[in-house]
Amino acid sequence: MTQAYFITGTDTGVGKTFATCALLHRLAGQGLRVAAMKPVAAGLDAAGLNEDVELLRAAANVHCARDLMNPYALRSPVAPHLAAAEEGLEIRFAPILAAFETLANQVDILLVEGIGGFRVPLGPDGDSADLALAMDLPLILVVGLRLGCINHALLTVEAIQARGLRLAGWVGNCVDPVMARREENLAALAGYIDAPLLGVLPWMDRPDPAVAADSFTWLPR
Ligand SMILES: Nc1ncnc2c1ncn2[C@@H]1O[C@H](COP(=O)(O)OP(=O)(O)OP(=O)(O)O)[C@@H](O)[C@H]1O
Ligand SMILES: C[C@H](N)[C@H](N)CCCCCC(=O)O
Ligand SMILES: [Mg+2]
Repeated sequence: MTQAYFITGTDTGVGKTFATCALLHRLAGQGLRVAAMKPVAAGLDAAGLNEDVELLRAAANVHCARDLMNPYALRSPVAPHLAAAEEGLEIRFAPILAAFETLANQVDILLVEGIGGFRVPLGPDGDSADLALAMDLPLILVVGLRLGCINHALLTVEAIQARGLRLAGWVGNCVDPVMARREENLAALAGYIDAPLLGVLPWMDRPDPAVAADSFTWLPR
């Protein structure tokens, strides 16, 4: 039976991809068949590739077709509903759910990386929170550890609970190498968030998710 998690974050650029790749490596190290989805990606390079998708593919140990991993590959690195409109597209949940079902049959663990923060508009079927609900997945919240993250984390946790979704755990990711009072901030977050802290990923001058994998002290259930 495949276990799947929806990876959300306190914002864009907080380390959802980095943490997802690190978790893939950690779970693969447990002998599991693992892969990830990026249902909606915004921003393609000259070759038409999205950086997140390529990093997630590299961290997986099961090879999955790009169109299943990433049903919506949008050109512009902007809010996805705007990027889709530029291309005359509407982001719909049905293709994403179908791709998810196909991929889930190929792996033991499937991690689904959201886009930006928890409540990002997508299209007529709803926003990224509605997508997590439609996929009926527990969430893992990546908290980018920088001044202001407590508010963003607690607002996100509140929104997750308001949807009746389960927060399976959270990850503290050191995105600010000079953050003041980091340990006290982590303690405050741990006191407020009623879910396991899966690990604190260090700031890495050269981010290597295979190395960061060792920072997980608790694995999601
Ligand atoms: N712990 C870390 N140490 C050093 N650099 C990091 C760390 N975590 C993330 N980064 C870098 O910060 C940038 C943003 O990280 P990442 O792409 O994982 O964020 P994201 O939340 O997935 O963003 P998006 O919303 O665009 O998907 C990347 O360049 C990444 O390599
Ligand atoms: C393009 C960027 N890297 C992200 N993938 C998309 C972030 C969307 C954020 C939308 C918003 O909350 O304003
Ligand atoms: Mg990402």
